[in-house]
Amino acid sequence: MPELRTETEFVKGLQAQVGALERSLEEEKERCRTERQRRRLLHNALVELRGNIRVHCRVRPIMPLDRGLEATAVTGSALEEVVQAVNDDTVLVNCAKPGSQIPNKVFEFERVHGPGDSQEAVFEEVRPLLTSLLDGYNVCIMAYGQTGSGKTHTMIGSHHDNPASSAVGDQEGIIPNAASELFRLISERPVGSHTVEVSVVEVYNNEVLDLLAKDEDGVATGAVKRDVITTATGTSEVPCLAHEPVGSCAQDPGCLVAQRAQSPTLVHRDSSRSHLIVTLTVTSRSANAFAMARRLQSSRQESPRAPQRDFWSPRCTRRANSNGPRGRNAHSSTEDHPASPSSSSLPSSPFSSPCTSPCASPRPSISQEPLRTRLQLVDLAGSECVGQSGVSGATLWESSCINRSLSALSDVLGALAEQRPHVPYRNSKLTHLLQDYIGGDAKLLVMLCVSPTQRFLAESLQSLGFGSRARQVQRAAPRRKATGLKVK
Ligand SMILES: Nc1ncnc2c1ncn2[C@@H]1O[C@H](COP(=O)(O)OP(=O)(O)OP(=O)(O)O)[C@@H](O)[C@H]1O
Repeated sequence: MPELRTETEFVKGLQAQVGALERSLEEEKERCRTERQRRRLLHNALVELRGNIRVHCRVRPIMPLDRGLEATAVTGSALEEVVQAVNDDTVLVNCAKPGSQIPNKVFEFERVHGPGDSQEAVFEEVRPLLTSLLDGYNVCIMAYGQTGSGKTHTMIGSHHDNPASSAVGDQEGIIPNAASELFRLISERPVGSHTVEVSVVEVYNNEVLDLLAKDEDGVATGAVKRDVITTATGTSEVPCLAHEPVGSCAQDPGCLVAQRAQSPTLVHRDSSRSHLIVTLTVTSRSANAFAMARRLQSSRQESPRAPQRDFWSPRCTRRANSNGPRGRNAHSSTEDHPASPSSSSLPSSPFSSPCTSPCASPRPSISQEPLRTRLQLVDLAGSECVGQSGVSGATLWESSCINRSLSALSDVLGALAEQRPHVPYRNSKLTHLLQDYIGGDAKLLVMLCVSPTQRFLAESLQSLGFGSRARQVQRAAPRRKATGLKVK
């Protein structure tokens, strides 16, 4: 009996030890999580400072397309899961083959999503870029990956998983989510006015096609070919591109998919045959701009080097007031003492009337030009191995155009990474069109999409390599657009 008691006590003691170890393991895991988060924040700040391209990677789940069509169905080791998201910033690729000594490969990115991550979780990591857009930065999010790796699912969304529903529902991708989020952010800004327009372009067989083109009567004409030009300031532009109020298309994934060139291949039944570029242009007239104008004026008023800018001084105001009845162009006393810079209401137009005061030196004329920022959302066509996709004729030509434009994109990133004096943007319409976002001062996020199975190992390694090279590109730090105030 006493032996039994001793044993029970011993087991209890062990249980207590196990409990304590489990608690300390949990604490350790939590510490690790916090540390990783802190490291990520620091890393992101560094990325921002250096103007690096951010790269997020999404490994999709194993899908029926990994098996292939019946005639060419693959089985066995080809279906093995060899690409894994091991944690939130690391991808592990198991390259081992029987009889070969190739080591596993590890790739690190700013964020890695595994097969279980929802559309919402993916969008959550992209959301801060939309705030940046309203804060005056141009932003570009570009999905890159081999055919069938999940780019369209990530950028636009899909409803294949629920064929009964025509709505994309919770499978909505970054483009419709970004359009909705933009409106939400705008509605939270109490002052100023913002308009959002959308343009939709596809690069198909190295031609730029405007998918929202209309004739003179405003009737949709279907895709119309456009040029890409380099402006006098060195930026790229598509003249005559159609723009529409945003709700129309960017928020309707079905509309985007329907307009785009698609063909079935042996790898992917709904393969996109073009690069799709949706651009949201936000034009802001913000009250902050006026507040800045006031600050600018008062600083000039205080500056001894700018005596002519003293129009807002009390002396000047008194004289102006002593001039008897005011004419149409005279200033009211509230105009002479504008509200404090923190005032949130937008004055009707304190800066629009010319000064008629005899004491005043020429009144600084301040006009507010709208601030224009752009969000470019790019769903690239997938790179493909022609042997695997079994294409021929026109579809083969499409494939070769896709592969050529993607290799032009790779060359551009290579030239930027090596800081070569010449960057070959004009080698393809795609890179020419995206020039300002890839090499300019926009915040650029590459969303790498990869397939998990052995069958697509070579293509996945190619995509992961592309992502690693993109991370090495160091551009000028993203630049905030000026408020658009003109002070003369
Ligand atoms: N994360 C995911 N979760 C669920 N289904 C996914 C996911 N990623 C992709 N899919 C599904 O896999 C299939 C292929 O994806 P998708 O069409 O997005 O590929 P893609 O990279 O755009 O191909 P392509 O370049 O040929 O157009 C689709 O049926 C899509 O719904």
